[in-house]
Amino acid sequence: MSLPHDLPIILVGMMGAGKTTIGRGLARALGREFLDLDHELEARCGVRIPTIFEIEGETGFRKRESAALAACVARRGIVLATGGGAVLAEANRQALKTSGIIVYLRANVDELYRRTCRDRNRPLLATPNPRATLASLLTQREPLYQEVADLIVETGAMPVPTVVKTILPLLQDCEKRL
Ligand SMILES: Nc1ncnc2c1ncn2[C@@H]1O[C@H](COP(=O)(O)OP(=O)(O)OP(=O)(O)O)[C@@H](O)[C@H]1O
Ligand SMILES: O=C(O)C1=C[C@@H](O)[C@@H](O)[C@H](O)C1
Ligand SMILES: [Mg+2]
Repeated sequence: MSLPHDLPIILVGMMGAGKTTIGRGLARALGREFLDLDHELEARCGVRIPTIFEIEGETGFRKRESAALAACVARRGIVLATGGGAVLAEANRQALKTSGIIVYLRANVDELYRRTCRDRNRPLLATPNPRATLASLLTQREPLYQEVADLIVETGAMPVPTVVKTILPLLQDCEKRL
């Protein structure tokens, strides 16, 4: 299946929303190249994300994230999975909204926690109570994800292949043109 345009398809949402997993599936189904902003950052820096946080703190990480995002959203014909905090900076939100079709993958805190609790590669969740941290980040970010979203997809009850199958016709019907 292919789309009638080559605008980047860009996935946003919380840690554990499924951006990387669903993004890969969408790219395969659409015959597009898949890019993951976190992986792009790691490739640019030569170290994993927790190491960037350790050395430069969140502020340094966000600067690098913004630069990598600006480069990625300029690409055509791709599916891009962003990092969970890519919507925090106003300039990033502008870049997202004016570059492609933005899909917000939504899930509730319990689901996000279930999906992230075994993985230690998310420095913001290295807290005494990661579930409470997720809840607080979701409250802060929900309006930002909604602000940039062209499509909002609830993923909680659906396995990964079903989420991919749900999004494909929505992308075909999306009339956003840039
Ligand atoms: N719809 C779903 N149902 C069940 N499990 C899912 C679903 N979507 C993703 N997962 C699982 O949740 C975990 C986290 O998914 P993924 O890494 O894709 O999230 P992410 O949004 O990219 O997070 P981050 O912002 O931290 O990169 C993975 O183990 C993935 O297989
Ligand atoms: O939600 C966030 O702020 C983050 C999500 C991950 O994708 C990484 O970008 C990083 O761990 C920060
Ligand atoms: Mg990811």
